[in-house]
Amino acid sequence: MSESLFDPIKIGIVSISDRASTGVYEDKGLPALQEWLTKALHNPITFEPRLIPDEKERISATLIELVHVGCSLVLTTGGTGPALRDVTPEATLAVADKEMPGFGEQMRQISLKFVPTAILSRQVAVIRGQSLIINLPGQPKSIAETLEGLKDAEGKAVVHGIFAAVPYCVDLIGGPYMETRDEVCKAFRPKTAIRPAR
Ligand SMILES: Nc1ncnc2c1ncn2[C@@H]1O[C@H](COP(=O)(O)OP(=O)(O)OP(=O)(O)O)[C@@H](O)[C@H]1O
Ligand SMILES: Nc1nc2c(c(=O)[nH]1)N[C@H]1C(S)=C(S)[C@@H](COP(=O)(O)O)O[C@H]1N2
Repeated sequence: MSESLFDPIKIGIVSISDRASTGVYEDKGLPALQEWLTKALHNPITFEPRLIPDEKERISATLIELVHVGCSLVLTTGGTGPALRDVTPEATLAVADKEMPGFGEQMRQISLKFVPTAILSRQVAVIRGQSLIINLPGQPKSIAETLEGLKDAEGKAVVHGIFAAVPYCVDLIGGPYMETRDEVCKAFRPKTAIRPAR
């Protein structure tokens, strides 16, 4: 039996949308998350997908459950805006051990390169236990935009995507060693934290 050279990782993906969760439209959030992560990571991934409405208690309970089942990373999409039903940041902060404000700041910087309404996303990131939880906006195309950032015609980063900082963050909370495909997203680690090739 061939064994992967890469650490396995469990990743929670959560699509938060009243309309997608009730079938008014087809959910495109979970497929977009799954597709991008599969493309970006060498690690074998077990996905824990959840499609839920914009309800604060339900969102918090889902995040708690995903951390409990061993997800080292949880990505949510949707519910970060100013609409009355948008409560994803509040539900995420409610389960936080630590807030990681840099992720939200960087995502708004990236998204401003795509849409002027980027400032309407109140997205946050937090640590709970040994898991990093990050909110992404709900527009399915914003998933790749925020994770990957923006590149010029030669493929050079104009603005770094937030995923570049995710593997080292997961190292620091005791999670698996995540290895990215450089052509999708080049992860950054300090030299002392880079594991020699096996
Ligand atoms: N999970 C999703 N799947 C497909 N498209 C989505 C999804 N979430 C958002 N969108 C698209 O992005 C647009 C703007 O996002 P918005 O936050 O209004 O959607 P939403 O959160 O699904 O709405 P609601 O929860 O009120 O039903 C939507 O009109 C839709 O076209
Ligand atoms: N990269 C990116 N970020 C984006 C957008 C987008 O299309 N692309 N849409 C913005 C808009 S219009 C809103 S209202 C907020 C919040 O979206 P949400 O409530 O669906 O999470 O995200 C913003 N951030």
